[in-house]
Amino acid sequence: MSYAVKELFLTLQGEGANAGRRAVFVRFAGCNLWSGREADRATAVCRFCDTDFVGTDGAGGGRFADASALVAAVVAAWGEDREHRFVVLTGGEPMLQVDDALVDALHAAGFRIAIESNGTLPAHPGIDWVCISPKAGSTVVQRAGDELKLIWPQAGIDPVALEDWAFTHHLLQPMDDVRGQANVAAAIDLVMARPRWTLTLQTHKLLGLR
Ligand SMILES: C[S@@+](CC[C@H](N)C(=O)[O-])C[C@H]1O[C@@H](n2cnc3c(N)ncnc32)[C@H](O)[C@@H]1O
Ligand SMILES: Nc1nc2[nH]cc(C(=O)O)c2c(=O)[nH]1
Ligand code: SF4
Ligand SMILES: [Mg+2]
Repeated sequence: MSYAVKELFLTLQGEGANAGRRAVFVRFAGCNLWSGREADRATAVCRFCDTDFVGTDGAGGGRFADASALVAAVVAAWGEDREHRFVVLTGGEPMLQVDDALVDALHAAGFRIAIESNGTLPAHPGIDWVCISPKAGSTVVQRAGDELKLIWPQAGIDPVALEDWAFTHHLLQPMDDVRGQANVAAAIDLVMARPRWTLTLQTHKLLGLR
């Protein structure tokens, strides 16, 4: 299969329990919860997305003919050192494109594989770190993994109902929108009331990283 990738870059994982790790990000094009067009945002299932995932025109992006071509680009971004290789598959919705061939080829190149997914499709079983971020109005089928990352505040989701989903970490990430610090305060209030949850911040934005 070929893969449509919006952008591919080396940075620090900014979010969640792996925040601060050196990682290659592969941002797949396309999502099943929003077209990515601003004209459709108000009627989309997911309306608060902070990301441009339309097309293949970003830095390092393109259409990769097969898994070995995509893994070659990931290796080129990481560098020759084979130690601690770490790749984050995101998007858009990566589970629309991630398949056996890609997972096997990344593992063969020595990468630990993380995914950032909305959970509406089952995560590939070979992925080493599963982060699921549920969206109000969608049906989450992937209810187990390493981290559940709830963007807060989010009307239409009851965090208490998510507390017994089988994740190692239950994380609350303030929504980045015009409400700014009010969303951070709301997340802190929820953590103080429901200590199953841990606050996580988008540290790459605070640091000016990609
Ligand atoms: C752009 S999404 C791509 C992966 C996948 N589609 C998903 O939603 O999990 C990457 C992460 O950014 C989070 N995110 C998107 N927009 C955000 C915003 N405005 N504020 C905070 N987090 C946001 C998502 O919830 C997800 O955890
Ligand atoms: N540095 C950095 N960390 C991230 N963690 C999750 C991201 C994403 O967009 O999926 C992201 C991102 O876009 N940049
Ligand atoms: S599901 Fe993820 S990629 Fe899709 S619109 Fe929402 S935050 Fe963006
Ligand atoms: Mg991002």
